[in-house]
Amino acid sequence: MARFLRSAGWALSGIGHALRTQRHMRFHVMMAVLVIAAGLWFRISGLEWVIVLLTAALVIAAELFNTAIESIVDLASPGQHPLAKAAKDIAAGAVLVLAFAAVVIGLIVFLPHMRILLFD
Ligand SMILES: Nc1ncnc2c1ncn2[C@@H]1O[C@H](COP(=O)(O)OP(=O)(O)OP(=O)(O)O)[C@@H](O)[C@H]1O
Repeated sequence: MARFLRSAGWALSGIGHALRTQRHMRFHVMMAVLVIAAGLWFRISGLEWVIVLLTAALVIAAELFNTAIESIVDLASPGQHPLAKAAKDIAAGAVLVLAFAAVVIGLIVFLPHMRILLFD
């Protein structure tokens, strides 16, 4: 148990480091908080909660992986290198794919609730 708590503490400190150093990470967390607030406001269904929470978690996890890859690249290649650029840009591309999917999923989940609120 103590070992698990110690590992969880290191993982939390990794998340804290990403939050302190990456503005994109802060943006994704802020969006997740807004989406959770919207879910509570619109009283979305259980299945919608699963979709929304999973999507938000995937975007944040992708940003954490991206931050980790950036750190490894900066350590391995402090100077400019085309492979360093490729690694960073590909990792950023993965976040972009998930962030774009999250926007589309958010519209699919929340637009019907907004329509009911506005027009019914
Ligand atoms: N060591 C390197 N060699 C070559 N290109 C690099 C290297 N480090 C970064 N780059 C490239 O320079 C551009 C900007 O990189 P940078 O890490 O500043 O990205 P950023 O999006 O501004 O990051 P952040 O979100 O942390 O502000 C990217 O295309 C990246 O791939």
